[in-house]
Amino acid sequence: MSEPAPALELTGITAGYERRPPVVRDISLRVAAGEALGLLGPSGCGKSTLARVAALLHRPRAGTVHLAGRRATGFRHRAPRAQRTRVGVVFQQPRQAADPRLTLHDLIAEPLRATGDTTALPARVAALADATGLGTELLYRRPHQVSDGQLQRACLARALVLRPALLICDEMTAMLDASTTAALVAVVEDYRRDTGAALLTVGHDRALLHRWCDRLQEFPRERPLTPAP
Ligand SMILES: Nc1ncnc2c1ncn2[C@@H]1O[C@H](COP(=O)(O)OP(=O)(O)OP(=O)(O)O)[C@@H](O)[C@H]1O
Repeated sequence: MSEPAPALELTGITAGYERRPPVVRDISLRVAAGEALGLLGPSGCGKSTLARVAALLHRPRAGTVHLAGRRATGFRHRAPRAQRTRVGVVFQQPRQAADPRLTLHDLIAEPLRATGDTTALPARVAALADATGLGTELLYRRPHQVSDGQLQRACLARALVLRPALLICDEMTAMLDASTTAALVAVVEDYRRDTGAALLTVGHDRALLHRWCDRLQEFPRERPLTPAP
């Protein structure tokens, strides 16, 4: 039997902002089906930018993204919905990522509601709230009424609500205490065990990524823009 296509394949990705020089240059990586890859790099090297490209949230200037063997870049507008919903993503700063007007319940439920499949919604939200340790009372609060850790739990639940085949965690635990970090890592591990999903996690904490991932890859060092004297 032939091997399944990689969950994620980035080829020659160059990306940046506005008219400034690119912050990510010609980067390629591959996450095999079911694999957990940790991408390590110092602050500011472009990890979050690359994570957003992989999550189809930032259009690269050059290069391609393939998800499960299908090209997900090069469309005139956004990638098709079926491609976008294959990827769940959790960012470092839950307060920047979460809509402040939504209750945690609606934050988790929104991607599922958008599919129109509301029959599964109550059970799915309840199961994810339970898995991420969010009690019923917390579910009806808004972001400003909960802690960063509680909000990040909801962001992880939201990222999993459509059962993505690939989860991308961009420094997901960087602002959390040790017990919340352990709880969220356990949620991701359980999810991967149950579904066979792949994981790309980016960060600078080698020990954490080493514990969490099957394989680590260093973010390629930036070539100096001007030659050293
Ligand atoms: N929205 C944006 N507009 C303009 N420049 C940006 C934007 N986001 C990031 N950058 C710049 O791109 C570069 C790489 O940032 P990025 O957040 O991808 O790095 P990082 O490795 O994830 O850093 P950190 O670990 O500190 O989050 C930085 O110089 C940053 O200032």
